[in-house]
Amino acid sequence: MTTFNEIGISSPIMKALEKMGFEEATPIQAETIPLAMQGNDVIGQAQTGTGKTAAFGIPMIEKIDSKQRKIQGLVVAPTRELAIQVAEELNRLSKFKKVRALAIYGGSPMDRQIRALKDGPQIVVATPGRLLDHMRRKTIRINMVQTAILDEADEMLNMGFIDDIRDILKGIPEERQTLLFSATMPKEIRDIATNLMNDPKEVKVKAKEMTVENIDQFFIEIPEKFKFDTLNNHLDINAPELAIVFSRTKKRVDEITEGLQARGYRAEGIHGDLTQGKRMSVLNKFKGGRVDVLVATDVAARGLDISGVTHVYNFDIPQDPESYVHRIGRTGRAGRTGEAISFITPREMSHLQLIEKVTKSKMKRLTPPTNHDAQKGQQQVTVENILKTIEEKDLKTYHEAANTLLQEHDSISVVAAALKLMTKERRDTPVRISSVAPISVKKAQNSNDRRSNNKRFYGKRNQGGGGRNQGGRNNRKGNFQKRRNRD
Ligand SMILES: Nc1ncnc2c1ncn2[C@@H]1O[C@H](COP(=O)(O)OP(=O)(O)OP(=O)(O)O)[C@@H](O)[C@H]1O
Ligand SMILES: [Mg+2]
Repeated sequence: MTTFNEIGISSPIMKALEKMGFEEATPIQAETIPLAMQGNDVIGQAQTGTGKTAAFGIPMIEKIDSKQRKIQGLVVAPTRELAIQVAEELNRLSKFKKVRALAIYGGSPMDRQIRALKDGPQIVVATPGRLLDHMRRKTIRINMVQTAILDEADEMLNMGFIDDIRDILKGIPEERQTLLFSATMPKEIRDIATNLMNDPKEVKVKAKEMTVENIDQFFIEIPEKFKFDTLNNHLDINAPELAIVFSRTKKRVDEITEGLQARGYRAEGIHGDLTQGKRMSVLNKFKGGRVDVLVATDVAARGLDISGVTHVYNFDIPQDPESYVHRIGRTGRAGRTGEAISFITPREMSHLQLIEKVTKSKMKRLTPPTNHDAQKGQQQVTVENILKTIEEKDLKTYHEAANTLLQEHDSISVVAAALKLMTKERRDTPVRISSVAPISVKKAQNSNDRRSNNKRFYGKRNQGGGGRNQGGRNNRKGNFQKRRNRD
């Protein structure tokens, strides 16, 4: 175990780490930070949720001269939400050094960003498209950048941003230090390392499996038409604190969201066709626990760090194993535990084996829960609420009424009636999810396919469009809140 002290981190950052509750450096931090602080270019690879943001953030902040109100650090990240999250984490790390990080991304007004840039942040975290826009309009000056960071480089490649990345790096002084984080090292990323980085050192935190071991992985073999009810049942039984449900297309995300809302869950959807404002508000509601189930395309698969996500469902199994690793990595972060449950149609069973082979991990088979199991699960939630109330609350004012009831009825009937009143009863609102073709293994093995597929996941870049504005029902609050213990 390595402490941050041993790495020789300055006191303002030590103070911030203490405030953030970071006691020991994670392995990727212990290896990357010293190398980067010595001035090396670094290529980093490590499992999901193991603290890569601070691994690149700390050495970058250390180098910044807080008196200079010029951009000295630049981070490029694939999605808007990730850019915002990384900027927030950097601002926490630099709190006592008076260094400010600003996120700039598409879908948000240009003029507001230009004003914020004029305020003199020392770090900018940007999505590639919007950053290039600012560079072309000369509304951003990156000629003083000393550290450039590419987070989720392979995903930026998948999204078709590779030329943008090259153009961005070419706009930064050559004496810069470059840190690159990528889950995989395809040829195009290797080319960047060879041509646009300076003798990079590779840090690869070795793990037996690509997935984090504190995520329990399950699969349910289930025909397409039973997926929705199975999800419904599973949610009822497990009462997740926060759950993310991944689906393959934007249309299905909308349909699953509406279906869950109709059945009384507090669910919201997120995908690339929603306006940026809607995307942010959905994510904030989910982070704040005002939404319990986030239904998403892969736009939410990479990098997002939301504490309290206990369950990840693959309503549709992803085409490629990499996506699987990142999706399930939204739970089990920073040493916590989590569960991942993947729905596999019978025709997709061979795809499951491919995923298991690539990730070197096994998923345990679950039998699909029945409606009866779900009902029992819901009753169990009520029972736990009752037990907690007995332990924690002063119930004297109810004693007289309880006594009267028990004089007139047998105790089983009285308790059963109370349970019935307190238990969420199933709504049988019919829900239809339009079907998709099962994933074929042959297709998945063709790596070129991933790119075209992602276009579907993310939609057109910077595209606006109609979001939905329905609020979820509130009646599951009690069930979910019981297990909520947010930090
Ligand atoms: N040394 C540490 N001690 C405790 N918590 C930490 C430490 N470093 C990072 N964390 C926390 O762990 C969580 C995950 O960190 P982060 O998002 O940087 O992971 P990541 O490796 O980038 O994951 P992903 O591959 O999903 O992008 C965050 O909430 C972060 O604040
Ligand atoms: Mg990350």
